[in-house]
Amino acid sequence: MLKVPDHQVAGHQGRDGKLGPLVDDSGRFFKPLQGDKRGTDEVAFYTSFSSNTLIPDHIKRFFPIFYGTQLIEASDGSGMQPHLILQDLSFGRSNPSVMDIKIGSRTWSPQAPEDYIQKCLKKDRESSSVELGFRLSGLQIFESKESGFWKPEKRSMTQSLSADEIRSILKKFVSTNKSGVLGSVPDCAFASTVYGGSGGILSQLLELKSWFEEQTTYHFYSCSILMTCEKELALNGKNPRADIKLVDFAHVFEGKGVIDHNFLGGLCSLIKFVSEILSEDCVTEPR
Ligand SMILES: O=P(O)(O)O[C@@H]1[C@@H](OP(=O)(O)O)[C@H](OP(=O)(O)O)[C@H](O)[C@H](OP(=O)(O)O)[C@H]1OP(=O)(O)O
Ligand SMILES: Nc1ncnc2c1ncn2[C@@H]1O[C@H](COP(=O)(O)OP(=O)(O)O)[C@@H](O)[C@H]1O
Repeated sequence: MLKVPDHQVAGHQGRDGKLGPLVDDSGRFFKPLQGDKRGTDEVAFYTSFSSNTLIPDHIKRFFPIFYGTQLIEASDGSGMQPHLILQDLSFGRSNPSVMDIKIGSRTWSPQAPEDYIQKCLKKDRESSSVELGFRLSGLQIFESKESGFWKPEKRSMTQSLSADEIRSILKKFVSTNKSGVLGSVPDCAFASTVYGGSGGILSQLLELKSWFEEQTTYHFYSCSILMTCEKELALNGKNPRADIKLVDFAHVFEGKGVIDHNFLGGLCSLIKFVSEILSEDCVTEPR
């Protein structure tokens, strides 16, 4: 039985008769192919990437597993439509906190049509993309069984968040106190278990960065890092299953032997934010 995902935080959503992804109950995520070149480009990327034997396994694990494409009944009632079949990254997780971080100060490729470039440029300038090299496209942070998730409106995410506001949200992601409460100072209680440690998010980001310092095969425009963890596990002293995955490859182009400096720059900027949070004492910092 297919249904709209419970934990989607950005992108096109399959609610209210719109076209968006669906999930099954065995861990598959069905993303509809966008009718234009973006759909076929994303299939081409997954096909190329999943069969590329030069990509080491420790890097492949940062990408959803690709199971091909399939015609399924679309969420908007338009009948059978082609979908990518991907690993459902939220499958088997309990109340995951999820953040979609769109990497790169530029979300458009030079090959894109002029009107599309202008639309993206506007969003890049109005958001933190140009200034910081990334922006928050959407997020949900689990607070408690009683209050559920803090899931800010999409509009408040795409408007320009300052570096301080983004730092504060990255702190809330690893804190016990209520994220949505204005003025609450994040305690960063789980910073060391989620961001730190040998398997934590910082170490995963650094591993990804070392690949981006070498790879010149692909240029990833408008691609996101999806950061996930389970706070309840951390609260119970267990491993919070923190991880990063890359999603959205509708705008991946051939690297032609050149470093993807747009992605790499944004990734370095994100790494700086996360490492600073890890190395400071959140509680004593006024906000
Ligand atoms: O439809 P919009 O204006 O919300 O824009 C979508 C973006 O939402 P945003 O407004 O930036 O939060 C959306 O961004 P997110 O995935 O939500 O970060 C995509 O950029 C999407 O384009 P594509 O499917 O990647 O080619 C964008 O879709 P298109 O408008 O390009 O189809
Ligand atoms: N494989 C996946 N498993 C689980 N959730 C996913 C997966 N891919 C994407 N998502 C969710 O869907 C959102 C939008 O995905 P994305 O590929 O960017 O779609 P769009 O092309 O519509 O922007 C992400 O922010 C994430 O919440």
